[in-house]
Amino acid sequence: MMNIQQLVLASHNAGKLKELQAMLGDTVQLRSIGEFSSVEPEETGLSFVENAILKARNAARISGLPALADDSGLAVDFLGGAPGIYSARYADGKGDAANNAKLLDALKDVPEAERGAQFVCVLALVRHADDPLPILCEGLWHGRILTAASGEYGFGYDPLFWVPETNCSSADLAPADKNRLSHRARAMSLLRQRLGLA
Ligand SMILES: O=P(O)(O)OP(=O)(O)OP(=O)(O)OC[C@H]1O[C@@H](n2cnc3c(O)ncnc32)[C@H](O)[C@@H]1O
Ligand SMILES: [Mg+2]
Repeated sequence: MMNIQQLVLASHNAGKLKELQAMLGDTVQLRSIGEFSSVEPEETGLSFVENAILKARNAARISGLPALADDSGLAVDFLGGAPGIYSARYADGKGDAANNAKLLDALKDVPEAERGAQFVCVLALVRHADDPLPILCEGLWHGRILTAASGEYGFGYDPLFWVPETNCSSADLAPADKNRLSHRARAMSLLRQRLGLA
């Protein structure tokens, strides 16, 4: 099995870095790609998998280290799976608050039963920039879109994502609880197994 002590995380999202490092514990040190470059690659793929691989290869190329990428997003049933891979850019790059406001507006007057959604996370790990066999792990988290924001923790769409198993929003969950239940936690649990860390 692959022996990895240091991995570069191909993400400029501080929320992801915090969550992924907490899930990995002390065995693997995650270094942010921000240490090496502030340029974000264009996410030109049409799927979470393609974008995750693209980001991982780019980070491995820049850092010379094995690289882990997380491509994730929110797929809303009523919107045919949107914003999906475009979740970070849903309100044209205006940030989390604008994304959340746009989503609330898009679901205005939509009844509770039709507000189903899932968070999706694909993790891609490459040993080097041209790795022909990236490790890919996927996690889904089913929930519903609230009609108003709730909670202070997390990032992104967390204040609007109602979690059935805990009966609160994912932003109401303490970080340790989100990190046990989330799409990212599920994908990371598979990755840990693949790396022999589980
Ligand atoms: O590409 P990197 O640099 O990793 O950072 P990013 O924020 O652009 O990440 P993505 O391209 O994968 O877009 C994911 C978006 O989906 C949303 N998202 C993903 N995981 C989330 C989570 O756990 N909680 C809330 N929102 C999440 C959030 O809006 C993210 O910006
Ligand atoms: Mg991105």
